[in-house]
Amino acid sequence: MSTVHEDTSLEFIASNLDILATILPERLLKPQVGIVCGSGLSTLAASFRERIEVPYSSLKGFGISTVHGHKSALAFGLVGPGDGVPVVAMLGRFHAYEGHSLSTVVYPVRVMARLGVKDIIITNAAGSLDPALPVGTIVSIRDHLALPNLTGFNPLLGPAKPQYPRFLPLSTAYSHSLRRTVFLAAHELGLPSSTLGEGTYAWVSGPTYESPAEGRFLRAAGASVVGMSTVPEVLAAKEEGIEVCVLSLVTNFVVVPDGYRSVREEVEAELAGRPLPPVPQVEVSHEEVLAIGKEKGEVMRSLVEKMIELLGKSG
Ligand SMILES: O=P(O)(O)O[C@@H]1C[C@H](O)[C@@H](CO)O1
Ligand code: HPA
Repeated sequence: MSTVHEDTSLEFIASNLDILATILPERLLKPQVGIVCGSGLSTLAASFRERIEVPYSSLKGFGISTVHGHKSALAFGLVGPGDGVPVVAMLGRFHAYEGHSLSTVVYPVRVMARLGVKDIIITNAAGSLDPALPVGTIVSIRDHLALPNLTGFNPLLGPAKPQYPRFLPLSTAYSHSLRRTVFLAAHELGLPSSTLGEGTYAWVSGPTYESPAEGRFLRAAGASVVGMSTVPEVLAAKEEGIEVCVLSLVTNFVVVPDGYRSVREEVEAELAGRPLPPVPQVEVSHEEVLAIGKEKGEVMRSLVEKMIELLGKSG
């Protein structure tokens, strides 16, 4: 587990504001929108104006991201025309499978809340369980299936805190208004409708990718895509009163064959001189995930930027 300071008191979290006040100009200090960059997606912050990067190591209570494709820094800047909308992005996130506690995983979201973030756009790379959501599709998430939450692994476990609701409803976790903004932004950009889908995100702990039986199980349970992050951040953001939008980039298909070919039949057919055609052995890799992130990062960036522009206009 993480060796990071586990003090999540509001005072400790808020002490980062004093540090940031010594680094950032006034206009960057109160971001309206937060962004979490998924695997290979740190370029989402590439075109921030007046961009200032603050390493997690110079702040209090942050972990270090150990996953390839995640940087350990916050990026502050402005997005959109005119004065621009002040924003903050996590260029890398923490995953429980890295050994981080769930408090560490959600800690940056709590810092964003103290900074005054109103809307958060959480991105991730995910595997598709639905043939209608091919590789490269951006999926606007409308719901989640979190087996770890259902089995006692939830970042909100712990003594009640007076500033938070004890029992958080999740029926409205994925802001309807922000989900509309996703599609309005895509329309303004003229993106083909096939670029964008809608679906349910299944959170698994990782770091293993799904076995075929697990993939079939998640698909049968109603999940559209699966990934190893995001849900803890969604819960913390919702608890903090931040409006949540999640965008998953489909980087691979989860290997979900309809059945298994009998190896007995395969061997018997071979021995009888009638060999069966070979079954392709497909495996997903993190390199493949990062490559799709690189290829599609630009579309994701333009979508996120346009959303922020629209959010700026609506105040
Ligand atoms: O941080 P995200 O959820 O984008 O990263 C995904 C899940 C694993 O961390 C990794 C697997 O390739 O990519
Ligand atoms: N499964 C879980 N997490 C992922 C996947 C996947 O197939 N692809 C990217 N992140």
